[in-house]
Amino acid sequence: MKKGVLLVNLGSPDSPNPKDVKKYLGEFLMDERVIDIPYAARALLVRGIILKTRPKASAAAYKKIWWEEGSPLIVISKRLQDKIKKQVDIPVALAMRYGSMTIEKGLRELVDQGVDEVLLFPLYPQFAMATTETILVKAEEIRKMHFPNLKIESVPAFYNKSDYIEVLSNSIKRHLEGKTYEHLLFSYHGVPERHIRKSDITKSHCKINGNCCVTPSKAHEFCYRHQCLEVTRLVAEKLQLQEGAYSTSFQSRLGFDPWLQPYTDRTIERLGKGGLKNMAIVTPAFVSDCLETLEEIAMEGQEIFHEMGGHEFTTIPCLNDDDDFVNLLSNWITNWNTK
Ligand SMILES: C=CC1=C(C)c2cc3[nH]c(cc4nc(cc5[nH]c(cc1n2)c(C)c5CCC(=O)O)C(CCC(=O)O)=C4C)c(C)c3C=C
Ligand SMILES: [Fe+2]
Ligand SMILES: [Fe+2]
Repeated sequence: MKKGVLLVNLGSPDSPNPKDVKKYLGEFLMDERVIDIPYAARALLVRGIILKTRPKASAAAYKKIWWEEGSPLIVISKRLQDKIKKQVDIPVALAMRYGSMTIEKGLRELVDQGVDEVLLFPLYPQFAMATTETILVKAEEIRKMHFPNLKIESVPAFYNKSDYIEVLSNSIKRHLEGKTYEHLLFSYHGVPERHIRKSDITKSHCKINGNCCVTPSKAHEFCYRHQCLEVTRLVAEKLQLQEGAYSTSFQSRLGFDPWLQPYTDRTIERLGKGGLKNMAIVTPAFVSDCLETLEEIAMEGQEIFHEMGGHEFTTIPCLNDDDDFVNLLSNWITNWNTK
């Protein structure tokens, strides 16, 4: 059997123009694992309401962060792919769950190189229905339809792997060297609370309260909230952060349903109002810098903090194509290839 790897990230519009942003958001938000309501209601909400107004605002935000080479998320993912390619002996393709770099194209690229066994690698440290699960489901759909003889194995969420925690902790430490900060905020992309309950395989564990995510349970294999809290706990332990000098929050909520709390924007506001002068922020739900880190955190978050009287606001980049991260992923791939 010939093995190959398909890295999969979220995706971005083809350009920061409202037409392309609308097309991209239409595909993204019509995914039943992203907006998880019945089809008719989803179509009404997405096509009848969200796509009438949001593309213009989102396009303006994308314009602020767009690079000459393209969307930061795509450019960074390609750089990561290129560096991994140099370290492993098997073909490595890259796809996006939404947009033009489809999973079908990625699998075809591998199959055209003679690959018949694929390691599907969702580039998300934590499991979520709206990220990992939708990639697995889509890849299986495509396999059945176009490549029935292809074998696909997937990489599970790696949030608690000690080598990942080490690479993340070292990166945070390096980026904070010489910086003044009294508080480190771990900000993760949010999800509606309902998503957490839906992914609870025990159907009764996740109460989204102070306790469930720290009480051992097999539900945690698929609990995004638990996995985020664990990343914070493990990094804090590794970096010997003092209780009270760090906290966790959730960003990027959409709509009126309750999402995971506390919300990042309100947390920054509260920290600033409380007299905090210098803070740092890290975003471990994303492996590549993107709209949500470069605009929502580095620009909007900073503005909120300064409005509240804060001074230094240090944003720690995602792992991107950091050499230690490249080595980590390449090692995992090589171990899979040689097993
Ligand atoms: C119901 C809506 C959304 C859910 C659930 C959701 C989960 C989720 N998303 C990411 C990672 C990214 N999201 C990004 C952008 C983005 N996300 C949503 C909505 C939901 N995300 C929207 C509408 C957008 C588009 C931008 C906007 O209009 O604000 C991005 C950035 C993409 C880019 O091109 O840079 C990422 C990455 C995770 C990890 C996650 C659940 C854990
Ligand atoms: Fe998102
Ligand atoms: Fe929980």
